[in-house]
Amino acid sequence: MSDSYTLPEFALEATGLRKTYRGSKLSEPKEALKGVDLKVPRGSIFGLLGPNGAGKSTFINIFAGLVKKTGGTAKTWGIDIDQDSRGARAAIGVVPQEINMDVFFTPYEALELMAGFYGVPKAERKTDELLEAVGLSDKRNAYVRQLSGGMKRRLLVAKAMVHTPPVLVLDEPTAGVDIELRRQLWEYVRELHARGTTIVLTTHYLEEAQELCDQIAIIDHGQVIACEPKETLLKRMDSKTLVIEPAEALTTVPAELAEYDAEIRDDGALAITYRYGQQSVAEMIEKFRAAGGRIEDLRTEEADLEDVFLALTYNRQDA
Ligand SMILES: Nc1ncnc2c1ncn2[C@@H]1O[C@H](COP(=O)(O)OP(=O)(O)OP(=O)(O)O)[C@@H](O)[C@H]1O
Repeated sequence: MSDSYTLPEFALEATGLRKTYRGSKLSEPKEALKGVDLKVPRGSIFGLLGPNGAGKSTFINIFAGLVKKTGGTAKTWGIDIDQDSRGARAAIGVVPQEINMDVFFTPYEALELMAGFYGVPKAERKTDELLEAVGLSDKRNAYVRQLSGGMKRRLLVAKAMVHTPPVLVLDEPTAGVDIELRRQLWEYVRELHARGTTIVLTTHYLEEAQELCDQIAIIDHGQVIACEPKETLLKRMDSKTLVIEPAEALTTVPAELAEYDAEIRDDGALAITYRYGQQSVAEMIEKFRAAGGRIEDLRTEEADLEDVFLALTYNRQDA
């Protein structure tokens, strides 16, 4: 790397990315990505969320060089995959969804083979360091077929890191992995991130995205329907709404309640959206009463990530 080398602003950058899988006698062509614009900031832990079949793996696999895009541009670490496919591939490591490994190798051999595949010179290989990092040093010379599912998955992470890529993509890393292993894997992902690796993970576990990611994009039917910092998304999630149905319908929010995020609904009810645990409902009611309001009925409405997710992906079957 020369001194003039400047780090790219985005680890991954897709512009108008399209993929249509060709149909066959038995199936129609499938438009899996419908012009996706998505930027993954360098240094983030980026969650790509979406229901089954949304297009997450297709997106990832285009960057991994496993799926040929139909249109648009894709850059990895600032390198256009069309202009320099080798360079772009060298900047990314992908941990696939499926565990399909050659079971007749040992973890050590599997990593050495992978490093060879990427053309990493022997002197620069970090095979033992990687085995240590994923907690497989004691299985260094065991056959892969003797490893548990969780160990195999950790070996996959190590395999994706043999060429020390600045971007690591994990496709559904913890599907079918028990809680304990999931924690271990998360810890390792955090460690890699702390050492400077940009992490992209696809998941349909909302909890996983919530726990790990600082940026979240939601993809559905081949389109990005939300892309924001987690905090912004969470704001939508832990907000609750207090709905006061007044004895007499309101037309404006009483001045006493001006400090709140309040609105009058069509039916004349007052809806106050607030952050759960940070603002007191009792106080809101008190202020409403102080403003001369009389309460007919009261209820709260709440949203969680599941709701936000459903609200965003609902009714998009034909999208
Ligand atoms: N090789 C292929 N040929 C034809 N259609 C495909 C192919 N691969 C994926 N698809 C279709 O493209 C759409 C997007 O699939 P993709 O695997 O990218 O979704 P996903 O979001 O990763 O889903 P999952 O979470 O289930 O893996 C789906 O409708 C899928 O059936």
